[in-house]
Amino acid sequence: MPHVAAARYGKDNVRVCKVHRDPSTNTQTVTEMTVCCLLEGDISTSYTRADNSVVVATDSIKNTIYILAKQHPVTPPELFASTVASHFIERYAHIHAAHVRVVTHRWTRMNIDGKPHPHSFLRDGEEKRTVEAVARRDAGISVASSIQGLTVLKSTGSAFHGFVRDEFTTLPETWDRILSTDVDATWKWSTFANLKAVQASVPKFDKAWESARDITLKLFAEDDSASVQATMYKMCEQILAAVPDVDSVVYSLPNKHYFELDLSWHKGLKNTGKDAEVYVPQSSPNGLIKCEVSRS
Ligand SMILES: O=c1[nH]c(=O)c2[nH]c(=O)[nH]c2[nH]1
Repeated sequence: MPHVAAARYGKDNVRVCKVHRDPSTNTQTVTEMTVCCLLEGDISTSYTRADNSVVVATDSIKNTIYILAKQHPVTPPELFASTVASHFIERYAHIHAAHVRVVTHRWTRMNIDGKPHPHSFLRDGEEKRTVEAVARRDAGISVASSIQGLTVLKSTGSAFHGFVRDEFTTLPETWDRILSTDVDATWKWSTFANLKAVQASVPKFDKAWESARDITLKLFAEDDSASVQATMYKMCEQILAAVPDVDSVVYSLPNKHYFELDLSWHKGLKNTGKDAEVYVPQSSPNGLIKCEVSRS
């Protein structure tokens, strides 16, 4: 007999913007998010027997996200994702797990005439701060925080040599190359017992994001990189050292190639090796290097 081996459903791409107004300073702050909320539980009859009595409509899931955004803080995103996830397992006895993903978009306060503007913001890049919270009945809340889409490039300080050379190899060894990637870094928190435990950790979440971002950028810039693999491992090690409540760190880094270009066909122009100035950015294919580093 076929059976439902796994199922979850909910609303994706729920766009929410919350304005916080501080009358004491006449300053406003904007938080814009895209939320996905998927539920699991005793719902298989909705698939096998058209039994909608077990279905919390995805429209109601969307409404709930807006109501919780009105009634509760939406920052840090770790707290809001956990608030939404806990709501669903507490409100509905037959829902056993809620998976909530919150993507926060950048709205950075404008500086006008050298002063932070009270209510105007700019999108200074497509980098996202992303959080995934999973609340499971009697198993606490697991939270993973991420930086995604942080695009970086260094024009020297990166090498790649000593790799396998055989009849499939054409790549020359290099001691100096352009290195570029879109950072996707995730740090996984030790499981929280409940929403109260997440609330107690609120001061740690922004600090961890800042540490992870600073470590990523500083190591990217300063490491005399032997490879993407070696540099990303150092990033993981340093984040584990900086954030004690994190169990493991995951990186996924595309290696966005910039190829040297031989222009010697034109009047003997020198444009390779130490003479390289004009490069050809490649859109595809790209390397993709991943790792997860845990505490031993
Ligand atoms: O840092 C790198 N790691 C690789 O595994 C690899 N493979 C490749 O072709 N170039 C690179 N660069």
